[in-house]
Amino acid sequence: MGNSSSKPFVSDPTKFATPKTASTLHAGDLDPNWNSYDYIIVGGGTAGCVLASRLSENPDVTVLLIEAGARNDDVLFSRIPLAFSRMFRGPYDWQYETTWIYIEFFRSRELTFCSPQKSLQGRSIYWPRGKLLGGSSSINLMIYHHCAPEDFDAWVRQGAHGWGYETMRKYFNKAERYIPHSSHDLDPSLHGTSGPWITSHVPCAPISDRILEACDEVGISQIKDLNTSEGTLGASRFVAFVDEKHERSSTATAYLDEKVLKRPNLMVVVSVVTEKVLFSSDADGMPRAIGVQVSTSKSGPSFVVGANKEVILCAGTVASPQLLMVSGVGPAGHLSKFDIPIVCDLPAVGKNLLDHFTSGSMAIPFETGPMCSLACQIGIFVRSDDHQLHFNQEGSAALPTSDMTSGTRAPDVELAVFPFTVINSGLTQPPRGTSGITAGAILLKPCSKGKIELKSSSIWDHPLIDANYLSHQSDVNMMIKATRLLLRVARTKSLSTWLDVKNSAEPTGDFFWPGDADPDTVSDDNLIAWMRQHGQSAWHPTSSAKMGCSPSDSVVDPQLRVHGIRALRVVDASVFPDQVSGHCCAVVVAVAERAADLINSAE
Ligand SMILES: Cc1cc2nc3c(=O)[nH]c(=O)nc-3n(C[C@H](O)[C@H](O)[C@H](O)COP(=O)(O)OP(=O)(O)OC[C@H]3O[C@@H](n4cnc5c(N)ncnc54)[C@H](O)[C@@H]3O)c2cc1C
Repeated sequence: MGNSSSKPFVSDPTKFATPKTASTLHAGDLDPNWNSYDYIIVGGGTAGCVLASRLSENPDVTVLLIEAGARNDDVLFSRIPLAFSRMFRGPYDWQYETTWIYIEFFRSRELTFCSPQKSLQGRSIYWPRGKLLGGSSSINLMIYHHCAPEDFDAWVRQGAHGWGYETMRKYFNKAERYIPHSSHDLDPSLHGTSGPWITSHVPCAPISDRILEACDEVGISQIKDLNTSEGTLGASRFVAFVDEKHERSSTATAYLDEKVLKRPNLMVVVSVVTEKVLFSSDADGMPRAIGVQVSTSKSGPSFVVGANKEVILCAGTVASPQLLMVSGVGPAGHLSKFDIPIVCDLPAVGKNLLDHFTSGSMAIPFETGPMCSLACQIGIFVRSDDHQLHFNQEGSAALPTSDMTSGTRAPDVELAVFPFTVINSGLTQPPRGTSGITAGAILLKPCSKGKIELKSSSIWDHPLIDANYLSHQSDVNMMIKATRLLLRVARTKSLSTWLDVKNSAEPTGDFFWPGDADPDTVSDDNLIAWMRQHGQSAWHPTSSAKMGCSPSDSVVDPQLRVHGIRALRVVDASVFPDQVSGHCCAVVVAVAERAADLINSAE
């Protein structure tokens, strides 16, 4: 057993770890002098909070949760739903930027170069990620979405045995406490009602009803609930993770409440960065994770802390593969460029990076109209091969696209509509006195795959993130089709009386084009030029430490154990075997719930 006295939110490493000295520098077996815990969870984000809470339900094990960012409870803007963009570019955001990684050969030597994204007019794309307890669930848009049931059955086909929809549904329900709301008569028996994570509907702006009517007009049918075994195709009001007071219900507020934080067997550490995982070697030569090295600053002293049972990485899609690599687990050739001693040569670490790309905010001004108090309220999920929908220019042939969906009832396009003006992730102010809606088409099943590589051997330097957006022609075509459909929604009778839609196919301003372009006359070239200039991340990167059976193309097995290493798991959005077709916070929570069950049942 490790420390048994547990205080909420410790930030001083001397309270839970042991100073790193020359003798602990290359320690092999777990040093009896180290402070130690049964489970060390690295990253107190969406998944990490779930695991810390569930594993510490067993009073016979000790759990240490280490979060690099601050505590969440005194961050006002994290609680207010509409204030999400106030969390961007500040101390609670990792503020990643994408880069384009390419290799050239000079005199037979392989040289790696980086530059901004090639296919996006040389822009870097901003990736916000939560850096506080609750992680991205403390800064995100709070859209609660199971994605398509077929997505999980496709995971099983890719080798993630045991992760099919019927199983995942149990964990979605275990996590959720749905509170019915007068604005929407959803069937509560299809939802979890006794879990810790509170979900509900929110009051909707009147424009949201017009958006639903507009969907009807273009042939997208309304469905009551996006989160059932019936699937997610259609248009509906989103459920949000908000509590009774309409404040954010993050995994930190939900899973680490006062009662949980008082557990003597749980230590929650904030503002401490895990620098690397430490390994020893078992008698058969197989590496075993025995603890982690932590510090509060790049130049400050380092400390070590031991794991009697397991180290569990929950640092997210960017930081988990980075932590693996700086610790010596990853493609040997890449690690050797930074003189990192190889613990396990795992070529798939950092590969298979998938992100939802969005066309960028297309703001369409209201002529008159209210502002409202919550972010994205309506979910619209469609298939690009739906012949009832009008994706193409009048009289033109359909652009060819690849079907990457998990099944015939799974979407590949989302149309996102915000009932207010949000430009450039909310970081750019719209012109004074303007109000409007903001719309964007989202590519849910990209063909383009990216990767994460190291920039240095230090965890304190951001890694290189190459999202490789729009590198595949199918993705370009899909975005053109999706944007045309979105423009048709804006021009329906239901919306055109509210919106100031121009009769132009050409740009009419920096902020409002192409939301006011005519879908039948605007050219493909104009649409794609807009996206290359304004497109951005929809903030759901997944699959860079992917789950599967084969170590050649996945990093963890279906129990989420890192291939070829004992006592090390990864549990977060990075282990998805494939991109899900929607918003993935609820999926991360369900994955973490199931991982906790797997670990607890082995106890
Ligand atoms: C702006 C934004 C809006 C989004 N909107 C939605 C939405 O509305 N609905 C939805 O379903 N999904 C949404 N998402 C996506 C969703 O929030 C994420 O996919 C999900 O929260 C990821 O969970 P995770 O556990 O993998 O990572 P995170 O929640 O990001 O957790 C990782 C944690 O690890 C910590 N960490 C990293 N490195 C270290 C280290 N070295 N040492 C210690 N700690 C470390 C981080 O600080 C963080 O707390 C959004 C994401 C963003 C960023």
